[in-house]
Amino acid sequence: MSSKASFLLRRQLRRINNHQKVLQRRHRATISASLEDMQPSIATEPVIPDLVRHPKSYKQLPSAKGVPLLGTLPEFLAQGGVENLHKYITKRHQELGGIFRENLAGKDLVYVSDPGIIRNVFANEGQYPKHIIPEAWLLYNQDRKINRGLFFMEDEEWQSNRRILNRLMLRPDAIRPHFASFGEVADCLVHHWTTSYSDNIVPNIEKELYRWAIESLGVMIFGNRLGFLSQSRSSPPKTSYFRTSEMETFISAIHGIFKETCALGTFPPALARTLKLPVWTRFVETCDRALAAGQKLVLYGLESSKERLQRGEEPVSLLDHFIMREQMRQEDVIRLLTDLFLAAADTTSHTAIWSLYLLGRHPQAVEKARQEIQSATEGSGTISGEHLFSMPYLKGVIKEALRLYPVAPFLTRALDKDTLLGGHMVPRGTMVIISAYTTGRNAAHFPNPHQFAPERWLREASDNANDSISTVSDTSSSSSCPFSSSSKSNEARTPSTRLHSHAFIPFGVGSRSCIGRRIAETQLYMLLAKLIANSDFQSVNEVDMTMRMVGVTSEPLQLRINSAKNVKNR
Ligand code: HEM
Repeated sequence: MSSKASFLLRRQLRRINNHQKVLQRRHRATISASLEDMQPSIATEPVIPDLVRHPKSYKQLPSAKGVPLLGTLPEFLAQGGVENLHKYITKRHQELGGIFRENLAGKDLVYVSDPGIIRNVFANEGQYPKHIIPEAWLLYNQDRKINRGLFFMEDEEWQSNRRILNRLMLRPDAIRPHFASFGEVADCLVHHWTTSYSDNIVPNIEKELYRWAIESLGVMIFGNRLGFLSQSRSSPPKTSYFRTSEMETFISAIHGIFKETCALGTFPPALARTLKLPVWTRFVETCDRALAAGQKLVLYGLESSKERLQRGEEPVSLLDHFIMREQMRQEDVIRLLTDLFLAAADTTSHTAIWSLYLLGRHPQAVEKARQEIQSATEGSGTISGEHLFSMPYLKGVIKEALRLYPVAPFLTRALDKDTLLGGHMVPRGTMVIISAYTTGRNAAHFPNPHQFAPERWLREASDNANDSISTVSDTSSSSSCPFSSSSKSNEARTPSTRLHSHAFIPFGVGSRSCIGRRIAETQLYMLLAKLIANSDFQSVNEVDMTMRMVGVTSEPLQLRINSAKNVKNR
């Protein structure tokens, strides 16, 4: 080779070499960017860069030992089965870390409770996030050949309906017009409790709060009182769509759906269906009853809305807006709204129960909340929607209820693509279960995690020498809260007290998060504020959390209501 040719070859090799170095540098930058995403939360294992460059395989994920075919089913059943799922999973996380794999009765699932890894699950979700729908519900829909509401939808259908509902239910200005109606329904319940049960225990509190949740959602959807709280003597509803017997059917059927789904929890639903077991028949009958009653309710509402709009009245209700702005097909309106009632009743009512339980065991917290209410309403105690913006302590109460007893203790996702989670490449399609219950009770994120401390959500708590609870910030939920304008900024908090954005996610995250969260939060604030302002109450019994599709009290809460007079005379 001539010296010139050899020079050119060396120059070319140098260029290739330099180019490779540039590529390597870029690659390293990409790796560190994804490392940022990989950062585990406080007090979890540091991520080793090698794990990102050379991810471990799915099979290498820490896993729970099981037996052939049944996997971990025997141990799962021995530890209380479905009802105790939240505790079972938390124990597993304590043994195996923030991410693990488990084969439960032939189903391979990945469990996550580390906020850094939770963030990665959501950061990698695609355009149409998919969650797990209980098999029994899928089979039921298939057998009955029915299309259901938002929770059951997928792909483009889900996205287009979700966009409509986002506009009508999640925009900050969507809830404000309903403050007064939510207040009216809350007044009705408070009056009923303080006059009927004064110095007594509220009988069947679960049913009473179901009625409140359905009535509250009803006034927003239909612009009319439904009459689910009609037993109250304070303000009988002007319009009642339902006869009492129809209401009872609807309430007990919604309640039944969750109970029967849970009963099917440990028995394969497909087998129960094939064998026509009583548990399957009961499940189908309750679903039939609930959907029929819900559809009837929406149909009444549709007629009334159309009449009002034809008379030239302004649109006030969610249904009016559906008809006026969205031009939706009647059958789609019916299935969307019917399923909203099903999604709302259990979740909102049981969060109210947990909040009352915690308050009823912490009289000092009730007193603090009462003082806050008095100062927000300038001593009048008459609460309107706008007052709720200046009640951060009360907001902390509800957050504590959702942290300690999240009604939806698990979020689920089917991975849209191969995803790096905790240094392991988890294949596309894998079902991931996120345990919000476990994360909410982890001392690494919430000091004294089992303690009810609404103060932990207030910046001021860090300045209070008597407060043993460190503060944590409000990052994930402040954006979701209709009253976030009153929350203090995170900048004032020290890094050590900063809460990981994915450590508190009671309503889920991202485009598939809870569509009803603003409604639920507003209704809950309203009810608690009015109850605290007008009564005193104690939780008589101690309860634990058990799973009945949602996290419910292990036995009915016995809430003793003291007369309103006692509060005012103090
Ligand atoms: C305290 C009360 C509530 C809690 C804690 C709660 C929690 C949740 C959670 C965790 C999810 C799943 C989010 C995800 O996968 O990322 C969800 C979904 C959903 N929630 Fe709620 N929820 C509550 C109240 C409501 C209410 C009042 C409604 C209706 C007005 C509602 C309607 C729905 C619907 C339709 C979905 C499915 C959304 C979709 O698939 O796009 N929820 N909720």
